[in-house]
Amino acid sequence: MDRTVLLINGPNLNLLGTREPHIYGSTTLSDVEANTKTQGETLGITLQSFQSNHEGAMIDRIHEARGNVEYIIINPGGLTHTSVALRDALAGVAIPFIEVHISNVHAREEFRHKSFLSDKAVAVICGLGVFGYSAALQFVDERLRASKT
Ligand SMILES: O=C(O)[C@]1(O)C[C@H](CCCOc2ccccc2)[C@@H](O)[C@H](O)C1
Repeated sequence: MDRTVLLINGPNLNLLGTREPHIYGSTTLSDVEANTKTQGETLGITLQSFQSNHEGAMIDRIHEARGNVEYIIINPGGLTHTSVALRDALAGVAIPFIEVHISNVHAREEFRHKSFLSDKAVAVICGLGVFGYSAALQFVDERLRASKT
């Protein structure tokens, strides 16, 4: 478990870099995962990545993280705005998490302004593009180091 972080990306984020680049940029999900893994290695953090288009699979992966992951960085995709079950899974395993959105959801359609997760998150990052993932990992590193002093 020591310094292990789980990166979760939700539905449709497998399309990252191939569709709607004007909203989500041109970096692919596999590049995001590779770049974040490399950043983790420089920080002494083991990064596990998971992407699913299925709410239940995301919930199962969150359950599996219990006892072997210290932090979760999650972009829930559209489930952000709909999923009580995802909220309950994150709260249930009691692993601190950061919610990341590539776009500035608050500058988009009204229905994207509501998150079922944000009030349970340690932090929410949105609008930084895929840099949000890097910023989240940097933050997690500092939190993990602080918790060990
Ligand atoms: O801005 C974000 O990261 C979102 O979580 C992305 C979700 C959409 C995930 C789909 O991502 C795509 C990426 C490229 C092409 C098509 C979809 C959207 O439903 C949220 O409101 C905000």
